[in-house]
Amino acid sequence: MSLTGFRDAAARPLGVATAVTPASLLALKRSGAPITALTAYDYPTARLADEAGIDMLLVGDSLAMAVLGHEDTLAVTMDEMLHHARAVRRATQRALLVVDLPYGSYQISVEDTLRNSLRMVKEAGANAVKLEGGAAMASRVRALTAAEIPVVAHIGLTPQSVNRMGGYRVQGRSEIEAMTLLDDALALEDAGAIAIVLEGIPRELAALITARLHIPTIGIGAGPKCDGQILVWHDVFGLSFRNAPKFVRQFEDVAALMRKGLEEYRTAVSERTFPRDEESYHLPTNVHLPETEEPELSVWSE
Ligand SMILES: Nc1nc(=O)c2c([nH]1)NC[C@@H]1CN(c3ccc(C(=O)N[C@@H](CCC(=O)O)C(=O)O)cc3)CN21
Ligand SMILES: CC(C)C(=O)C(=O)O
Ligand SMILES: [Mg+2]
Repeated sequence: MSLTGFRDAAARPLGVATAVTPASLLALKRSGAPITALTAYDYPTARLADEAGIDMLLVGDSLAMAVLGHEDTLAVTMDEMLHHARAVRRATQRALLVVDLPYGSYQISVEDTLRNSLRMVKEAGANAVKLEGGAAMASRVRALTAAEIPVVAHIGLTPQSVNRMGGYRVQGRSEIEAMTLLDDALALEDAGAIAIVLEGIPRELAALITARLHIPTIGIGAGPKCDGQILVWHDVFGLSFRNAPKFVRQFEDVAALMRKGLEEYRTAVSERTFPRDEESYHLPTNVHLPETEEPELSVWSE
C-alpha cells in the first residue's frame, strides 16, 4: 500500500490526479472549497464515484440497511464490512477510503478498537476508520491516531444509538444539547480526528461547529455550512426502498431505469428475441451433429 492509495505505485497511470490525503482535506477546508463524499459498497459503484472525482468514499455501516436489508445498522459484522471494503479498495485510486467501524467493534475497549481498526487497514486497505460518539470516544481516537490510523469522528444523529434515541431523531435542538455536541466536536478534534461527520442536527449548530473547528466537518442532514457533504449512494439514485429522511435529495432515478431494463430483458427472453444468432456461438463448418427434431407442438396444443 503506497502513501497515495495505490497498492502498486508502478501501476499508477501517469498524469492522474494526486490521491486525497487527510492533509488535502484540511487544505480544502482552509481554501473554502467544499469536500465531496459519498458512501460506496462495491466495485462498480466505487469506480464510478472515484472516476467522478468524489473526494472521500465511505464504506458505511449503512451497508446493513441499504444493501443487506436490515432494519438498522446494529447487526452488520466486521467480516461483512471487510468484504465490501476490499471490493471498494480495488476500485478506488484517488478518493480517501474511509471504513465505518461497525457496532460492537469499538465499544468494549481501546484494545478492541485498535485491533479491529488495524484489520480495516491491513485486510481492506482503509485510509481511515470512522466511529460514532462524542467526548467519551476521545481516548479511542487518541489511541488510533498514535497507531497511525487516521480517524473520522461522527456525532449528532448516530444511527448506532438507535435504541437510546428511540428512533432516528434530529439531535442538538436544545441549547444544552447543542453545547454538548460542540464540546464533543472540540474533544474529538483535540484527540486527533482528521474530520468529523455531523449528522441530523440543526443547520445553525452545524455552522457553529464548522466555524469553531480547524478540521473539516462533513454534513448529512446538517445544512449547507459544513465543509463537505455526504449522502448514501442508494438515496442519491433512488434505490432505497424506504421513506427517505428530509435531508435526502434523489439526484437520479436509477430504479426506474432498472425497472425498464428488467421489463425489456424479461420480454426479450419470453418472446425468444434474445439471444440473437450474433449473440450465440457456432460450430466450426466442418463439424456436423445429428439433426435436431423439432417437437410437434400442434399435437400437444390439441
Ligand atoms: N439509505 C440510508 N440513508 C441514510 O441516510 C442512512 C441509512 N440508510 N442507514 C443508516 C442511517 C439511518 N439514517 C436515518 C434514517 C432515518 C432518518 C429519519 O427518518 N429522519 C427524520 C427526522 C425526524 C426528526 O425530525 O427528528 C426525517 O423525517 O428526516 C434519519 C436518518 C441515516 N442513515
Ligand atoms: C451516512 C454516513 C455518514 C454513514 O455513517 C453511513 O453511511 O454508515
Ligand atoms: Mg455509518
